[in-house]
Amino acid sequence: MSDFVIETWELTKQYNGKAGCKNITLQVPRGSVFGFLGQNGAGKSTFVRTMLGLLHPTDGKAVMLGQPIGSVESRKKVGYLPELFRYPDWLTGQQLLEHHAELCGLTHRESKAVIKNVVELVGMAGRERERIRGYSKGMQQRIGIACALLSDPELIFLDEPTSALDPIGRKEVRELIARLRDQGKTIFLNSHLLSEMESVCNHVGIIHRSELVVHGEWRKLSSVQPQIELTVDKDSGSLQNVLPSFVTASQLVRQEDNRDSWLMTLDQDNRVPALLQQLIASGVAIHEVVRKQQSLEDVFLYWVQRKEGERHVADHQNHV
Ligand SMILES: Nc1ncnc2c1ncn2[C@@H]1O[C@H](COP(=O)(O)OP(=O)(O)OP(=O)(O)O)[C@@H](O)[C@H]1O
Repeated sequence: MSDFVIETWELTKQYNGKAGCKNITLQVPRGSVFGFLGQNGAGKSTFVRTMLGLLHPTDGKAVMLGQPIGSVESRKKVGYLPELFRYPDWLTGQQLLEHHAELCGLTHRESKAVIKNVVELVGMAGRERERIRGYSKGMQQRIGIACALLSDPELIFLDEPTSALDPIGRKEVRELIARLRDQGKTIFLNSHLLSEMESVCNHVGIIHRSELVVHGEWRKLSSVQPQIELTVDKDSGSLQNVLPSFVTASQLVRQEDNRDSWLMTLDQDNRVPALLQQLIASGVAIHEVVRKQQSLEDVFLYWVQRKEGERHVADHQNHV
C-alpha cells in the first residue's frame, strides 16, 4: 500500500488555455490533514474537481488511492463536500442521508446502521429528524460532511468547509476534522482561511496563480525563515552596525522601559548561539531572546511573495 493517497505529476486543467491549475506535482500522505491553500481564484477547486473526475485534465497524470483518476474504483473510497452545496431544505437530515445512501448503493438495511454511525460522528445525533431549513449553517455543514462519509471513504475532500460559518460553527467543523483524522482518514481541505487551517492541518500545499509554489509539513516549511525577537538596552544604538551577515533582516518592533525589541530574520535555524556571542562581544546588553513561532499566514506570505519575486525577475529578463 502506497504511503500517499494522492500523487500527481504535472497535472493541468485549463479553461480554453487559461487559468485553472497548471503543472501540479504533489503527494498527499496517507492519514494527513492536508490544507490546499491559495487566494480566491488560485485554482484549488479546479484541482479537486479534476482529481474527482468531474473535470477532464488538459495534461499530466494523477493517481488517487492507487487508481488513475477518473476511474470508478478511484472514486469508490472518496467522500466530497463541494464548496457551494445546497440541499433541499424541506427534507430532514435523515431523509437527505437516506437519499445519499441509496446513491452510494447501500441497501435499506445497511444504510440504517451507517446513517446512525455518521450522524453520531458529526455530532448530529438527536437532530437528524429535523428539517434542514431549521439547521444552523454549522449543522448544515456537518450534515453535508455526514453525506460525504456514508461510503466510509478513506479520503475526504472538503472544499472551503468553514468559510461560511461563525466561530462556533468553525470550531465544530475543526473538531470533526480532528475526529476523522483520529480514525485514520485522510482529509484534503481547500481553504483560503489560514488561521482556520493552522491548528488542524499537518501538511499543506500552497497554490498561487494556478501553480503549486511548495508543499510539505507546514512546520518544516516555516523553518526556512527562522526569526527571533531580541530585547536589548536602548543604549545599544549601534546594534545594526554589528549584526553579522547571516542576519538577513532586522526590524525594530517595540520600545519600552529603555529597552528596544528587534525582530531578526536569520538565514539558518542554527545561527542563534553565534549571533548572541557576536553581540555580547560587541558590548550589546541582551535582556531577552524569544524564538518567533511562524504562523501559517507567515509561511503562506513568505512563499507567495518569494514566488512573486521570481515572477518579476523572469518578467524583467524577458523584457531586456
Ligand atoms: N468553468 C470555468 N470556466 C472558465 N474559467 C474558470 C472556470 N472555473 C474556474 N475558472 C477560473 O480558473 C481559476 C481558478 O478557479 P478555482 O475556482 O479553481 O479557484 P479557487 O482557488 O478554488 O477559488 P475560490 O477560493 O474562490 O473558490 C480562476 O481564474 C477562475 O476564474
